[in-house]
Order: sequence, then C-alpha cells, then structure tokens
Amino acid sequence: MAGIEVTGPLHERFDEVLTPTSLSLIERLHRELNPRRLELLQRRAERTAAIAAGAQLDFLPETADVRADDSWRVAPPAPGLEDRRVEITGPTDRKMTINALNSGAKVWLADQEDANTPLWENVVGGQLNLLDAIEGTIEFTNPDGKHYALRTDQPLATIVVRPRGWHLPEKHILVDGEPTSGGLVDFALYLATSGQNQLDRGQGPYFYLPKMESHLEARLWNDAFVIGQEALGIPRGTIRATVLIETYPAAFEMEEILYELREHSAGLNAGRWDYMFSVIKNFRTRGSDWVLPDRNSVTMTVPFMRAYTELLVRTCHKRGAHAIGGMAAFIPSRDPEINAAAFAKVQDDKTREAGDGFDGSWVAHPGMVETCRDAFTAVLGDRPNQIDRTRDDVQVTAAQLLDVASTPGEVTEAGLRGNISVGVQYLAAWLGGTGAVGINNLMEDAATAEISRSQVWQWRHNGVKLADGQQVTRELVERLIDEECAAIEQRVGADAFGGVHWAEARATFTDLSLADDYVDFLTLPAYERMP
Ligand SMILES: CC(=O)SCCNC(=O)CCNC(=O)[C@H](O)C(C)(C)COP(=O)(O)OP(=O)(O)OC[C@H]1O[C@@H](n2cnc3c(N)ncnc32)[C@H](O)[C@@H]1OP(=O)(O)O
Ligand SMILES: O=CC(=O)O
Ligand SMILES: [Mg+2]
Repeated sequence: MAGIEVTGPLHERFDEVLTPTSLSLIERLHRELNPRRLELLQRRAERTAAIAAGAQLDFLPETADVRADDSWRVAPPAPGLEDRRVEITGPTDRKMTINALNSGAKVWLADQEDANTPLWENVVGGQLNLLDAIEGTIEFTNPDGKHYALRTDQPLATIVVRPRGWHLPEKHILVDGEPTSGGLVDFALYLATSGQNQLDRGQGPYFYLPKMESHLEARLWNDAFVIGQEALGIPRGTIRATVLIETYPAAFEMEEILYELREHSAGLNAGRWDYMFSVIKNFRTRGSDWVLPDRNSVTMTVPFMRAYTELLVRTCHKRGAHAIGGMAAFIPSRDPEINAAAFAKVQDDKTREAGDGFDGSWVAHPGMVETCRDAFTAVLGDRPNQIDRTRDDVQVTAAQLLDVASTPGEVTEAGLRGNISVGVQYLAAWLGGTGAVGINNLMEDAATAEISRSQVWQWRHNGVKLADGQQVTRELVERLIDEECAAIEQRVGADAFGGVHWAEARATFTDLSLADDYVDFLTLPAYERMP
C-alpha cells in the first residue's frame, strides 16, 4: 500500500505524538534513507562473514587522510551539554522519567534502546512522557499513593534521547507497506514533538546514537539530522549527538565517526557492555584465542578494554569532543555488605575514568549519582570538563585493540549457569514490556543479556572446557537450562512461571544459545514474539 500507515492502536493522547508533521517526516526519512540503512546492514553481514573466514579488523586505509588532518574539530558543546560529569540512564516510563530528571545528574539518557522494550505503548508513550517533562507538566501517582512531580529546587538533568539502533524495525508504522526503521521513528517522533520545545527552552534536540558499526552509518544519521532540521525549520547544527562506541568495528573508526557528525557531534561514549558483546559476536567462530572468560572477569582493566577506552579519550579530546565513560552495572542493595561493595566498585570505576581523562560518566540508578559526581569533581573541580587534556601520551595500536587472548580468567560452571539464568530472566522481563531489570544486584539490559547468551553460544560452539574439566556441550547447556529454570520457578512460584512470558523466554533463550546459526541481536526474534 502506498503512503504511511499506522497499524498500532491509537491510545489516549497518541495523536499528540503521531501528528501529521511527525508522520510526514517519518515518511520522508524512510523514502530517502531506508534503502541505505538496509545496504549498510548488508555490509555488516559481509564483514562478519569476512571475519569468520579469517579477515582482521584494522584502521581503514581509505580514511587515513581524515585521521591525519589535524585541522578539523567538532562543534563546541551545546547549551546544557558543557558539564556532563554525571549522566543517568533509564527508560522513559512516567515515574522513571521524573526520578531521572530529579536525580541531580547533569544529563538523563532517555532510553529507547538497551533499557527499553520497543512495545508500541513504550515507543509512543515514552514520547508523551518526554513531551510532558519538557513542558514541565509531568506528574505521576503510584498505586501506593506516592506522588511524583519535577523538582524546582535544583536544575533538572538535560534530556538526551537514545533512539533504537539501525538494526531494529518498527512494525507498527509502515511506509509503502514496508516496516520502518525503529531508530528513524524514535528520532522523528522526538524531533517533531519536542525539538522546537527544547530550543525554546534554551537547549536543543539531543541524541545518543547506539550500536553503529562504521562511519558510513554515522553519515546516515548525519543525513537524517540534516533532513529533519530542514523539514521542521530547525536551525542546522542545533541537533547534537553523542555516539556510543560499542561495537568492535566502530573502535577502528572513532575519528571518522566524529568527522561525519562534526557539525552535530557531542562526543563519544564508551559503551562497554555492547562492546564486549560485539567482540564475542564478531570472533565467535575464530577459536580459543577469542573466547572470553566468565562475564564478571572481563573488567575495564583487561588489556583490550583498556586500549579501547584510552583510544576513545585521546580521539575525543584531539577533536574538541566530550569523552563519556560507561556503565558500572552495580546498583544499590538492601544488604549492607553487598551495598558497600557496590558503591566501592562504582567509585573505583568512576575514579579511574576521571583520572584517564573522561569528562563524565554513566550511572544506572539515582543512588549512584553522587558517587559518580564526586569522583569527577575530584578531578574537574569547577571546570565543566577536561576536553583540553589531550592524551598525547596515548598510542593505541590495532594489535592492542585486538588483544583478547591475554584476558585473564576462567570459564566456570557458575559463569555458565549465571549467563543462562540472567538471559532467561531478562528475556521474560523484556517480553513483558520492561527492558531493564535488577538481577543479583546488577543492572541487566539488552546489552548485558546479549553478552550472556552470546557467551553460551560461543562456549558451546567452541566446545570450551570449564575450569572443573567439563566440556560445554549441547547436553550440558540443556541440562543447565532445565536446572536454572527450575530454580527460577521455585523463586517466583509455579503460577507466575506458568505465564506466557516465561515459556517464551525459555524457548527464545534456548534457540539463541543452541541454534547453529547465530542470531545477530536477541531483540530481533523477541520483537517478532511481541504484538
Ligand atoms: C548497557 C547500557 O546501555 S546501560 C544503559 C541502559 N540501562 C539502563 O538505563 C538501566 C537503568 N536502570 C534501571 O532501569 C533501574 O535502576 C533498574 C531496573 C536496574 C533497577 O530499578 P529498581 O528495581 O526500581 O531499583 P530500586 O528499587 O532500587 O529503585 C529505587 C528508586 O529509584 C528509581 N530508579 C532506579 N533506577 C532509576 C533510573 N535509572 N532512572 C530513574 N529512576 C530510577 C526507581 O524507580 C525507584 O523509585 P521510587 O523509590 O520512587 O519507587
Ligand atoms: O549502551 C551501553 C553499553 O554499554 O552497551
Ligand atoms: Mg549499548
């Protein structure tokens, strides 16, 4: 069918987001950019196949001139983005929107990616919450009677929206009968609904861009920004975007990504969880040198992770851009001992990042805002950032980025069980509409769950030997899935575990971890199971 069609239900107030302006922008973006999006996804598949056949990642010869040219810089920091010493992330449900804005963080990453299930109600409802938040009218009353509203005694966090990655479709909005791009839909809905509002309030439409694999994918976003600004009469250059360097290939194109977006750039972020996932995914069939140990052993100080963050800070500061640190996944606990350990770990993580030259970092929970802020203030003092600290001492080679083999640690049965349990629990939450959950005192989201299921796939595919001598086989994984699901059932109760989401989560996890064909993103088959 020609033209644009909304097939999702039109709930109360959805017409405030699904306006003729936003729909016509989606239609234009789809027609002008979707074919290139699909081509770039195809290029990803070709690169993965080449790596599987023995190719290696490296800095690109064809863009050497961009790296060698010292004359270019990205745009100066935009209003509300000068000081980013602490950023909180989280989904855009009504209560969490208010809590995040009130948290004392400088920035709130309003998430439609890793922390969100792209349920139609979340996609459009999240935009309504952002609209109300920007207009200052957002309120919420919990079923227990607790009332939430925006604070007036301290500045609210600057809103930065993270649209979905290029891989995700939006099946409830069709153009010419085709599903649209989830990322372009999130971008267009926010820009059309709240872009001008943000400018009227002295800020702007700001974005975090996830899961890109090349500078050509950054160019596609830049083109979307140019079209969006032009279509809506918003001054060119007022959109700003921080790119997550969270795929292995993108680590070799950091400078080129900044260059493509330089007019709209707000820096880079070290998206450590998806980065680990991408390392596993890209080299999953390349044998034992590429097998990572248990998830908990892959810390930020192992050589290949260290090389990546050092290069990120150096690259950003060379080009006048913010370098933003990643997520320490520890969240507060009611158990005092676990709680003290969680705070100490977050403090160590943020202290190391601030010392390395990052300009700010992420926390998953309002309780961690102060810890992150203090660690950065200890280095920054009153300065808004340390962009002027060029890390000329840092020289990172491709070999260092690729040095996965010297990661210390073991693959253990506890690690395998943990991956299975977390993967099934996360998928059940996701299918139920919640994209981030606390499990075992850690924040779990799509990125961390991708690591869990990919490790199970890789360990089985490579027949890895566990520390106790057992080999990871299909039979072992099936037995542990049975046992871990029985343990979950005991904890949540047979009635709850009998619900449809648990059965679907178990089936999806089993397929993802045992199928011979590795699935690129767990959210793709999970989205197919969703209305
Ligand atoms: C790899 C990556 O991409 S990281 C970025 C993506 N991931 C995320 O953004 C995850 C963000 N964090 C979260 O979603 C949550 O912290 C969770 C789900 C992990 C834990 O949430 P909860 O189980 O509600 O934790 P807890 O009970 O301790 O929360 C206490 C209060 O803080 C609020 N809160 C917790 N985390 C957040 C947050 N990130 N943003 C806003 N409010 C939050 C809760 O809503 C709750 O509010 P209330 O007291 O008014 O009811
Ligand atoms: O999005 C962040 C990550 O670590 O993944
Ligand atoms: Mg991520």
